[in-house]
Amino acid sequence: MHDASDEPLPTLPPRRPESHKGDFGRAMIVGGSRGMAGAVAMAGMACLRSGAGLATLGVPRCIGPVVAGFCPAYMVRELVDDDPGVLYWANLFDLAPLEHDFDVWALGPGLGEPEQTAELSGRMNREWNAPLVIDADGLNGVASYEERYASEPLIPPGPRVYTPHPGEFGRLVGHDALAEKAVGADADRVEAAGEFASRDPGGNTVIVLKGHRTVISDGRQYAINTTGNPGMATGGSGDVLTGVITALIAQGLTTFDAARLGAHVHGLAGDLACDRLGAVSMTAVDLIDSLPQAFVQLSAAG
Ligand SMILES: NC(=O)C1=CN([C@@H]2O[C@H](COP(=O)(O)OP(=O)(O)OC[C@H]3O[C@@H](n4cnc5c(N)ncnc54)[C@H](O)[C@@H]3O)[C@@H](O)[C@H]2O)[C@@H](O)CC1
Ligand SMILES: Nc1ncnc2c1ncn2[C@@H]1O[C@H](COP(=O)(O)OP(=O)(O)O)[C@@H](O)[C@H]1O
Ligand SMILES: [Mg+2]
Repeated sequence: MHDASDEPLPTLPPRRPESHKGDFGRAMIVGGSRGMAGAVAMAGMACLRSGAGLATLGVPRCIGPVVAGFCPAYMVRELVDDDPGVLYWANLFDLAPLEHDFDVWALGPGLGEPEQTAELSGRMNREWNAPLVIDADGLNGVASYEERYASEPLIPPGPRVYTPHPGEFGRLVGHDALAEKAVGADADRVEAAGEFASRDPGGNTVIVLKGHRTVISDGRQYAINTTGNPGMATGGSGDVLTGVITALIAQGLTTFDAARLGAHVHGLAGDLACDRLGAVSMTAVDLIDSLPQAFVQLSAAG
């Protein structure tokens, strides 16, 4: 597999003076559940701080006002909820006609109850052509759907970015030897991510295997991210990454480039937050607050 780690980072296209928000993409982030409104809100805020033209959050009705109250800059679409405050799986049929109204979708932050949402996550993954970033309980739902219902091999029909931490990666691959490699040395983690990505014969799948030295791979090439610090080991850091990568896809980067630049800028924001506040006290919200400075530093360097 080709090592792209030392290649120049992908860059965002310059903004022409006459640009309008439609030039920077429409993103839809589906997630949240009662008690985890913050996860989807943080993904939405990070998505806008990373340059998406428009962000809409699709959330269970019971948390709609809470999510809307966190930030006035994104839109909220309330979806049908199911007991105990999670998305009803059959929202699938209401969301399908909207598939191409957005340039990119994300699924998973705070979604909760993978058993209840498995059909939503599993079928979006298997049936949708639109670019889709899948994180957190979206990944757990995909794992559960594949285990319970799928009889054919998984061949996603459109671009996919899966962003598992090693625990989620283990559920996705079925807790085999590959899962153990996900917590090993760099070379093992590269092998684990690369092998899982290359199981997709269509070449549509990018894996972002998170943690210290996140590995990004599409099965043909990989990169190891070196930004970031242990201050980022705080709830919600991964939800922020989902929003960042989603925004970069919305602005036209390929999924591999978006994942690579996204991991870099996310870690850089983490380093800036850590300089400001220290590893003990920084939170995922501080990561979002440091994204502007991270993007400014990047564009000054590029
Ligand atoms: N404010 C919020 O609403 C928050 C909601 N969250 C949501 O909570 C749900 C559950 O996510 P969790 O990730 O907490 O649950 P999981 O049970 O999937 O993951 C937690 C476990 O994964 C393993 N793990 C994680 N990173 C690892 C690493 N680098 N190396 C080795 N093992 C590692 C550890 O065993 C850890 O205890 C998700 O939907 C997520 O989006 C969290 O993101 C936290 C913040
Ligand atoms: N020690 C670390 N060094 C660098 N990055 C880290 C470290 N710990 C966590 N991170 C980053 O923080 C994020 C954590 O994501 P995740 O485990 O999904 O958290 P959550 O689900 O709480 O949002 C990942 O992007 C990961 O790479
Ligand atoms: Mg997570």
